Amino acid sequence: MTEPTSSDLPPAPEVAREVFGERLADASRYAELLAEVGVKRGLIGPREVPRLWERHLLNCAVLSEVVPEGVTVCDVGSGAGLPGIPLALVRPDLRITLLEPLLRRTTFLQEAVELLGLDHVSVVRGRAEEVLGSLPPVHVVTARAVAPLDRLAGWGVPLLRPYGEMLALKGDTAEEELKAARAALQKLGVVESSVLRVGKGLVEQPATVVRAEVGESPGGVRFAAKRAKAARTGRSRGVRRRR
Ligand SMILES: C[S@@+](CC[C@H](N)C(=O)[O-])C[C@H]1O[C@@H](n2cnc3c(N)ncnc32)[C@H](O)[C@@H]1O
Repeated sequence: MTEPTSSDLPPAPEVAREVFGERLADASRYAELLAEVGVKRGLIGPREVPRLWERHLLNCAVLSEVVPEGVTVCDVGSGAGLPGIPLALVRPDLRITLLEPLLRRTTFLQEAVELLGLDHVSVVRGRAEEVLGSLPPVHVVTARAVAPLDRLAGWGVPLLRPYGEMLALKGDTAEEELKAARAALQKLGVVESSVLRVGKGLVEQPATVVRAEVGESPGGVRFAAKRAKAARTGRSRGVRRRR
């Protein structure tokens, strides 16, 4: 059996017009970039090409339904830009940071951001647990396929502002992961958590999202102290802004 190639990228489905509106041409450009450059550089598997629209672009863009108006967002472990770039295409009101430790991925992200003219998006190279104190705290952390929920929360929740929220795209394991992570979430200052289905009745593959909302001390007391210290001394490791 031969591997799919970029020519196996299907045309945008009808629903993409509804989801991406006037940014549909840019969404198609991003899909082509993933199918060609993304596959060539090993950022996305060739088998994903035929399902790029349904499983990746649309499934990520519908996250928009649960992101509040005009907030700051950090997409932790953005990889080739998922969910951050589809979200940015449909939500020019947000300010989005794509956080990713690997250079070849941040290089791709920067190219995509420039190609698509996403002026409200910046790319930062670093690991979530190492940028604390050097990135301004955000209202919303997003993540997909980065780590099990309890570990992801340990990285993502401390990046939040008080009363912010983490939105983790999780698929079928969402309920189970949330149950297993409840105690860890509580320690990190999460005051409310739930599993949401977004994009239902709109896209073929709705997204299953764990939403974890923090109180006034995101990351818990230990992180509040660490962040305050990092802000005072201006010291933190592993951060490189790319724009
Ligand atoms: C499986 S990929 C998923 C990429 C993208 N979110 C997606 O859904 O296609 C996981 C990504 O998380 C990044 N990552 C792993 N550990 C991380 C950390 N501690 N902080 C930030 N990113 C991390 C990896 O470099 C990788 O790009």
